[in-house]
Amino acid sequence: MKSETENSNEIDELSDKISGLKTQDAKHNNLQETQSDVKLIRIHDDEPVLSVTTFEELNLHPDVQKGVYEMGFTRPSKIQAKALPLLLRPQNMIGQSQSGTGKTAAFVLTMLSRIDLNLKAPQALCLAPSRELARQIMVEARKMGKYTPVTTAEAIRDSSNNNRDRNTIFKEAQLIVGTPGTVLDLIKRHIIDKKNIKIFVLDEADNMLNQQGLGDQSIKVKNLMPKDCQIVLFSATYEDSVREFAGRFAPHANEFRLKIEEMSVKNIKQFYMDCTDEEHKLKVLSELYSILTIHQSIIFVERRDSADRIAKRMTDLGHKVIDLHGGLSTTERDEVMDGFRKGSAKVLISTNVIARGIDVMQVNLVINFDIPVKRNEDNKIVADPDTYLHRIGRTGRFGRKGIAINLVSDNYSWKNLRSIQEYFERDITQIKLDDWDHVETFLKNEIKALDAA
Ligand SMILES: Nc1ncnc2c1ncn2[C@@H]1O[C@H](COP(=O)(O)OP(=O)(O)OP(=O)(O)O)[C@@H](O)[C@H]1O
Repeated sequence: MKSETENSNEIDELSDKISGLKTQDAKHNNLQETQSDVKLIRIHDDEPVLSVTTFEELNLHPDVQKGVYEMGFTRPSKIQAKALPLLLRPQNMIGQSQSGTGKTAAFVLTMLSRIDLNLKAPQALCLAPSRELARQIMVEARKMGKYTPVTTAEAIRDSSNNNRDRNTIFKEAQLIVGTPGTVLDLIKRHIIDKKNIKIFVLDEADNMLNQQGLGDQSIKVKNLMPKDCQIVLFSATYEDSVREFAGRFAPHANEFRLKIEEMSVKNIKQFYMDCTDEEHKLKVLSELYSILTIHQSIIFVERRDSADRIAKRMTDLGHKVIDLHGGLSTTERDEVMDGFRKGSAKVLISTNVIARGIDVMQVNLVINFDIPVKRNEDNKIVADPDTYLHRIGRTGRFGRKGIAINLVSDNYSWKNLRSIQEYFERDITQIKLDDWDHVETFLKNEIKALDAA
């Protein structure tokens, strides 16, 4: 069993290693999130619906509250203010709010609050769609639980947990964050004992319930949970079909909904550039990075091989970039992500693997090298507005400003971007490429405006 000191050393080490990187924490005090109002559309009882304005009103354990304040959070965000009183009752929830509005803290605080510290057994379980996101949530949980002697474990493939006795770690871990396949495997092999689990969270819930592989595994994990387990689902997007299923997955849940036109974050300015082909897109990228001083940026592509190819071409053109996709080893993935968080590379080229949830405050530019697409029910490839929203949501976090630039190069990509624009009813403005001096002045002014804001 880990002593409190060991636990705390481990937290410090991990925070330094993975997230010490979030030097921006201290700046939280000055931030005003700009999210739309989330609307509570259903509660399952007649109790009055409370919303709080301070963390004190939530009656959190003083140690948990201390952790929250140390993270620089002075007051709850809108979704936290509305969701936490219901989550702490405890009640099931299907929560929706825009990207970067603090959903993680809402469910992490609930998980920490529900744990009986005297019981050294799994009690709070959270699933996330990628190892990068699971690791990030764990960092947030360990920071928030810094003064709470809660034992934690990451259930992801080849986790550093493996260096120690896996069985003991999972036997005693009160709070577990992992990816669905690994968690399912650990439960089936009785390495994670599920019987005391009181709260089960799906982050990026629509993705976790929808995607063939993940949906199947998440449902299997959920079916293994104790009957009275609190079910909490959070995401920025819910397609209608998923929402309907979510209602069955988390019965009698309080539900927060956003209207489609409220889903995209207003402080992310969206543009597009009309290119002729992939080669032209690469030249445009190269030009953009030569003229712009960006903090950090992410370039999203559709396929793993494109990520490698574009990274190589950008490197050949003299730019320092790194790339991340599911084809890398777990060690490589962790190194790339940690390096990006530390700021050792400014440009990350990635597939959708980090489209969701990833929170790197310094990212002020997202480029869609490929417009996101998906297969619809008829197996036809169509535009994917939800993935678009998640991708551009890697910037503009918690009230910060950001720029999203879409590169289109043919009728197909243009049509897909048009349908995304129509779906969200938001302007995506063209930046003409015929005069690069103009592009430079225009974008520099946009970035200056972001920095000043
Ligand atoms: N109450 C708060 N005060 C200040 N900062 C906060 C607060 N809550 C969350 N944050 C910060 O806001 C950022 C965004 O939060 P988070 O990652 O939870 O967003 P999210 O809603 O889960 O976004 P996404 O939909 O992209 O997953 C994080 O850096 C987090 O630390």
